[in-house]
Amino acid sequence: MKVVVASDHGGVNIRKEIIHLLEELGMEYVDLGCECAAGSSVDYPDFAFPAAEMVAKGEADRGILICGTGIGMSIAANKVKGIRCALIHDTFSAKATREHNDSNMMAMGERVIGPGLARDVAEIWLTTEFLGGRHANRVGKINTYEAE
Ligand SMILES: O=C(CO)[C@H](O)[C@H](O)[C@H](O)COP(=O)(O)O
Repeated sequence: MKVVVASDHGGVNIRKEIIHLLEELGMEYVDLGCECAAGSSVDYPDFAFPAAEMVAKGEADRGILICGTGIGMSIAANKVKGIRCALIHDTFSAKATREHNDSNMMAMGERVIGPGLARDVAEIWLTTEFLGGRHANRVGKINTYEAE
């Protein structure tokens, strides 16, 4: 699986933690930054859109976005057609959004959770399969609405 990872200045530390996790899991990844100097800031849409475009175009299978809250990143990513980006900070939701929503991106906030929980959340999200069945019907309705 190929995973694209991106953060703004508010998510640099957890992004590095996620990259370590991907290396341990032996997963291919693309790191879109940011490479922010200490004390500088960038705009999260400038990182969310390119990452989401990669997933939407099939250039990456999944994407992980980190900002201060995860909210801005998830709002931006979900504007891109074909993206189902889940804002998650707990392990239950990480499992459920893969099983039920087939989310292809996830977002977290470094100002919300610590690195240990972020790592567990990401690992569960990366390794949990979509259940299909009734959930595929529901995701299909989202896709149909999006295509109209
Ligand atoms: O988009 C966000 C909130 O929805 C992110 O948390 C950003 O990281 C945050 O807005 C950045 O804020 P800052 O005051 O410019 O560091």
